[in-house]
Amino acid sequence: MTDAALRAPGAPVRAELSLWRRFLHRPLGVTALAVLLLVVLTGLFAPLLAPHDPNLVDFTLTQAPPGAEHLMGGDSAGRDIFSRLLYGARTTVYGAAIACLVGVGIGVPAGVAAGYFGGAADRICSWISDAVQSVPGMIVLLIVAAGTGADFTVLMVTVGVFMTPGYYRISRSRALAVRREPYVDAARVAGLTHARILHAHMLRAVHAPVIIQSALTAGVAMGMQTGLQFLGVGTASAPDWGQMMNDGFRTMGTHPLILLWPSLALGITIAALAFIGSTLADLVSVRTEPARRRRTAPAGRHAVDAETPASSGALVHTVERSALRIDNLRVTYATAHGDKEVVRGVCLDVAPGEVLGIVGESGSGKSQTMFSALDLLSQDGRSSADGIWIGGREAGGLSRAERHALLGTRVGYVPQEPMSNLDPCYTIGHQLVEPLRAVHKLTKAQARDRAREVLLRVGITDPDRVMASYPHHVSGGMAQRVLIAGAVAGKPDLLVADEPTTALDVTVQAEVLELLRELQQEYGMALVIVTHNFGVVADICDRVVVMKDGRIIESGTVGQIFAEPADPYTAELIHASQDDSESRDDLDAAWHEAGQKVHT
Ligand SMILES: Nc1ncnc2c1ncn2[C@@H]1O[C@H](COP(=O)(O)OP(=O)(O)OP(=O)(O)O)[C@@H](O)[C@H]1O
Repeated sequence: MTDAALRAPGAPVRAELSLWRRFLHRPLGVTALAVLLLVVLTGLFAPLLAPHDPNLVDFTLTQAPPGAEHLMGGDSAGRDIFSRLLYGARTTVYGAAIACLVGVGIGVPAGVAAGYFGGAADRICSWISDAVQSVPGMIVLLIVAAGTGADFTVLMVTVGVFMTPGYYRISRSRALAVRREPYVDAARVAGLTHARILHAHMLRAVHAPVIIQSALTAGVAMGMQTGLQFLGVGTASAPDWGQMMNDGFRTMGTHPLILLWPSLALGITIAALAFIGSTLADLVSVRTEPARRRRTAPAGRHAVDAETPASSGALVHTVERSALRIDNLRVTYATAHGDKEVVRGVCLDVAPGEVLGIVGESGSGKSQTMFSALDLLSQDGRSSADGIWIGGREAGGLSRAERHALLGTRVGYVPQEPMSNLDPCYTIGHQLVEPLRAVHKLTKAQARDRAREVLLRVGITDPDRVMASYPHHVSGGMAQRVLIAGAVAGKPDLLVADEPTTALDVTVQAEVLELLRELQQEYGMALVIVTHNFGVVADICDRVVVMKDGRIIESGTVGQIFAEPADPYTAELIHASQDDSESRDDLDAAWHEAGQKVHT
């Protein structure tokens, strides 16, 4: 494989640099980070750095001006301000760290779970988050202070609880966006458990926004903590900046320096955190909009039609002889104009070793049909069916875990858009090996060997290099080969390919179709290929079902349908595909012209 093949045009080269390495190229961010580190180190090593005992009272030092021995002078009680400032940094950093840990520990898992699972989990968590936000924090803190004898740690835990909604919101919105990413669908079909998906994809997706949020939260926590200490709430034995400000406030008119030092320390620390946060936010473009799942036709075209009879004519095998069988499937979405039925009584089946094409124009319900079978329907969709059998087992009768295990081991899925089906955060090798280890229980070495073997089989001549690459290093055609390799790595009985060539250029389309045909024959799999183009399936499929407006309007062998299309819509589709540059003849011609071999 050449470099050109490895790198997609316009691949984000800068993405190779880690976030932190890019951060180090920002002078403002680096300066702010250095200041923060200085504050943290000062707090940690205060006992070594402080020239005097911070609580030692020396009346000769009362409100003394700065001097050689006491760099910042003395406070109103005769204590060394510089030493107290150093110890105060320790209290401030400790308090902010507790608040952030509590916020992250509660807000992130809750936000990720709410965004990923949706439904009741989302509603309950959002309700709690809103409730926490609506509680007046300062009053609660004063009550907690009174009840706990102003225990500083408990107070900062309470501050952390009030920071939770910020973490919750940001994690939820990231999880909502990522859960619709095709690579999460692919992970589900591959049989990965929710726990693994949450850990591998969701937490990874939220970590950058959470770091940014922590920088801002730490600043807010420091402000609240200092405010409490200023009001006299806190431990008197440990010096802190709030107490020092309170002391300085009282003598501000005559000795302004006593107020200036702690105010400067607090202001600089909070500003450093704000600059770190804004630099990070600048570097990480946090996408919160939900990812587009598929192309969709304009809403409102379909009326609810629960009475439409099931198109059972498309069934030709018994349940026992089917790799997949769907009986009377209906899918409905709630829209602003009422329920919209987008799949209306679909029946279809495919036998082991058989290739079925599902053909229809965009929006005809092809993908929704297969999403229902693969348990990938989006959360706002409802499906019902008389039965969906995978390898003769009724999937509807299984628990969610059993159904995922069945899908993971028996079904492979090749999605529409290769690039968005690979997680940009992980190497290709990791993404191929993980399901083999988690679902097929191979050891790491066995999984790597199997991944290498299937990559070679799909025509990737340098599997080690590809496995070490990130998705943005490879071209679209290469990414589709990787996904096909991943889909067949577990030796499934059924392979579902949803518009597998749509996003590819014409030569690569021909190669990918040829590859699918070869793999299907070699593994003896059933193959369901979803496409809008009759030409693409003409010499791959044994049988075809034609869909329109959520229904199957015609089905039969490819020969029959091509020779005598019964429905004018089918004839129109065939005609359109013959005019289309992506027709099978053109694809084959392109492939032969390119003189390329699909695999070695
Ligand atoms: N989340 C949703 N909410 C409402 N309607 C939806 C949703 N997802 C899909 N639909 C509708 O379902 C219908 C069928 O969509 P489907 O994705 O199955 O089409 P398709 O035949 O696969 O075409 P394409 O290849 O363009 O995706 C479309 O009319 C679409 O607008």
